[in-house]
Amino acid sequence: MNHIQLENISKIYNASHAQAKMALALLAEGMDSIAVKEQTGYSVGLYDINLAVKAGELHCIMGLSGSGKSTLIRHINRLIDPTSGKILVNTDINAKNSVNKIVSNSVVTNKDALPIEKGEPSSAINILALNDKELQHYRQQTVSMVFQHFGLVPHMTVIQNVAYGLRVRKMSIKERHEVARHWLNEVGLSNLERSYPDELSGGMQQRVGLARALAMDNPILLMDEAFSALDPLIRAQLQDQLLELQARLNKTIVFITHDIDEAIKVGQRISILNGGRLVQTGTPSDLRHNPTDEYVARFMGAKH
Ligand SMILES: Nc1ncnc2c1ncn2[C@@H]1O[C@H](COP(=O)(O)OP(=O)(O)OP(=O)(O)O)[C@@H](O)[C@H]1O
Repeated sequence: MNHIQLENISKIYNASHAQAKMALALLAEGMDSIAVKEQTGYSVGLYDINLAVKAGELHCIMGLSGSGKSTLIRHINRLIDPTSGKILVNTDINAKNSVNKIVSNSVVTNKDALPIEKGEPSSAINILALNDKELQHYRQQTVSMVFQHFGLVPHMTVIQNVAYGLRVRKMSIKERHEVARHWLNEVGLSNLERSYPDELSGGMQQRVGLARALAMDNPILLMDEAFSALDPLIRAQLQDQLLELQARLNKTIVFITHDIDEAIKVGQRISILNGGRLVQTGTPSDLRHNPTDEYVARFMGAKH
């Protein structure tokens, strides 16, 4: 079952509708994003992306710097709105291991507040049609994000950082801390709840970032180069931990990386971007054995 569907998503930065139309027409003729930028002055973030992320899948988005990875992932929580296209998210899918619901009965489900897209399967919503209140609800109940540079609040302790997002759930402090403690334990940081972020190593800080995202108990986890700032040994440990957690929690994870080894290790499927275009989606084996073009073949080349 598809969880997230991007349909014909294009993003031209800093252009009016008419200006974007001009850039899109050149892209439709096959011009690449560098040439479009030279000719029109507008940056192409994405062009005509069609991508379905399955429920419970760990899906890697991979590509060189500037290929559009961050632009793509930020569309899923609407930190960025597209120039054109549609984004459907199935809000009927819930996380498997809802520990929060065990300690709190105040959690509302997605269905309570989000409009269902007519004509789409089950509970797919068009997230581009959400108003401010619905978008806030969507972000609180459906998608969480883990950032490359952790994004922890420096003057809050580890447990306060992890519990912070739960305040909107109307949980008591005791409940919030109970949930936060559970997730800190899951990421192996149970003895550090009273520490402050700057007392922790980068790897530990990112475990806090992961615990904070997991504590929201949302079915979709967006990870934007989440392990890229870590040294190789710690990075490998966090990759292992993510795979272990994923096997139990069955979340839908969109994981951005520019490192093909990381993509092959953690991704069930990998989507490869080049110059804002999606060139291929497949399992690591698909990409290795049937690369669609030279760009994919070069990424996979060293992996035969
Ligand atoms: N706010 C912005 N304004 C104008 N152009 C932008 C903006 N953000 C991104 N771009 C352009 O869109 C294209 C895709 O950028 P994006 O950051 O999504 O790529 P990326 O693959 O995530 O790169 P990196 O790995 O370096 O983070 C690039 O050409 C970039 O310069």
